Amino acid sequence: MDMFFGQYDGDLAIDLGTANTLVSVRGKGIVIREPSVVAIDKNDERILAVGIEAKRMLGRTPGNIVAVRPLKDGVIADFDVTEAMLRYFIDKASEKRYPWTPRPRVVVCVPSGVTSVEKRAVFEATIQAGARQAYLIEEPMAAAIGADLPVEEPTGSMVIDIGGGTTEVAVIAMGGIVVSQSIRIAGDEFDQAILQHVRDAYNLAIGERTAEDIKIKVGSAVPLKDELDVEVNGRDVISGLPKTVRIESEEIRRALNKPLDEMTKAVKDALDATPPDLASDLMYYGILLTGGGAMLRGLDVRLRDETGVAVNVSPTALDNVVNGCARVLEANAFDGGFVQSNA
Ligand SMILES: Nc1ncnc2c1ncn2[C@@H]1O[C@H](COP(=O)(O)OP(=O)(O)OP(=O)(O)O)[C@@H](O)[C@H]1O
Repeated sequence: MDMFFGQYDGDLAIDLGTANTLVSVRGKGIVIREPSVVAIDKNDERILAVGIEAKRMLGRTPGNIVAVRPLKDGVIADFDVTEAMLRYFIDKASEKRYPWTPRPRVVVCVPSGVTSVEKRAVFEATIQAGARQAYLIEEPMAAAIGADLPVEEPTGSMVIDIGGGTTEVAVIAMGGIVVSQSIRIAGDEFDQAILQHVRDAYNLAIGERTAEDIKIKVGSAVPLKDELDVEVNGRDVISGLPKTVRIESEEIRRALNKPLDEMTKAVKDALDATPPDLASDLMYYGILLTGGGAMLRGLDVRLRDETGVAVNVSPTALDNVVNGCARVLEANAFDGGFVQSNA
């Protein structure tokens, strides 16, 4: 009877991210891990590809095809395209064994700083995309649960989740978020800073994918023992011709300074707002850094030096949010320290 009225194995947990969407199926684990990108034919608004296939088209599509990222800064920027993308991922993850197989219940995350209108948009898009019921959970709470932090304990834990669009800083204790800071500066902002630096310093136009590539290959938040360099291809903005330059990790680090400083400020503000007893827990247990942006070289060291608190990068930085949503689904725990939204 559970299959019709309650939980069943096809229920889904979704980390609907600005950069990547991950889907975990109850009883199976993570089955989808794809970029949040959709390729559309502009002539008839037809969806041509979603996910990995669509990302390959980013920045290199012919005139009538556009590859778009329907989420920006962690929230829905294009409702119809987000819904279509969700539908594609939900269908792909759901095994329709019988015609009467129920539609799945879905737990999906939202950044902690979003408005009720933005929350409603995620809820509606999930329902329209085929969910029977949708529940929203705040991203830092999901990340903390997925990373096995003791969220139910009176001990304070701090998690910093750096995604593509948002950086979320939260102190969690007794099943609730005690302090939170959410800024719309994260991995995408790093890419933009690199893109701008390459244009200003070398008159070289590069795309977002190339900027992200540079960040992953040589990006860093602190001086490196062995500095790195990378060859970059782009288009000379003056001659319009293809050009190649060699770029060093040191100059990329300088380019990343501004977004890194803003991130540090958000962390310091959160520490400042943390009640003293919880702050002393953080001194003891340290801060957990998660999300794809956490993998920037030396970010943990920079944050530790700036705040004086130990910082650890989660070994499962990319999976914590979806795993946290999956745990909530598994425990059937749709109340407590997170948002529930159900029509
Ligand atoms: N090795 C790396 N070094 C630096 N940044 C990285 C690395 N690997 C991935 N990233 C960055 O991580 C970001 C994506 O992280 P993640 O998948 O956690 O984001 P998201 O959940 O889609 O975004 P959001 O939570 O903001 O909606 C991208 O900006 C990507 O460039």
